[in-house]
Amino acid sequence: MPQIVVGAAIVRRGMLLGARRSAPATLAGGWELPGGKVEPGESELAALVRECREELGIEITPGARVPGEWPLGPSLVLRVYLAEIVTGEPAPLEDHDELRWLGAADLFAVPWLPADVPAVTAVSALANLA
Ligand SMILES: Nc1nc2c([nH]c(=O)n2[C@H]2C[C@H](O)[C@@H](COP(=O)(O)OP(=O)(O)OP(=O)(O)O)O2)c(=O)[nH]1
Repeated sequence: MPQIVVGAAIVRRGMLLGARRSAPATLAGGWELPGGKVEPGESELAALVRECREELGIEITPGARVPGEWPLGPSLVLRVYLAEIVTGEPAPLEDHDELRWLGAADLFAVPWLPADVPAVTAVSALANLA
């Protein structure tokens, strides 16, 4: 069974939050959805909340699962949930060096990591991006 990585599709005022990875070197510069690996015994939603707190310094409420899942190599798989910010302003505290709010017109203006291209396409089908 592959390990699950959860990604948060944080949408505010019709814009999706993208985050540029700063590490490891093989992924640095690629854009992704904030998130990370679900820990043993942890639910996917709890992992999503924890990762957004650690990486961005925000509290989120998870919403609907975005249909689909995207393999990240042989042992990891990405699942994505919509999310709304409850408190805080996202900052690149950990794992990222830049954040950007992306609307429908510039959704693919950043170099997403490969698995995120179909994932973000699925997000755009579900969320009402401006
Ligand atoms: N969080 C996240 N990771 C992604 C996305 N797309 C993608 O290919 N990945 C990859 C990058 C990493 O190899 C892996 C996630 O691992 P991570 O390093 O963010 O997870 P973590 O914070 O739990 O890390 P660690 O403590 O195990 O190092 O999935 C995405 O949209 N969000």
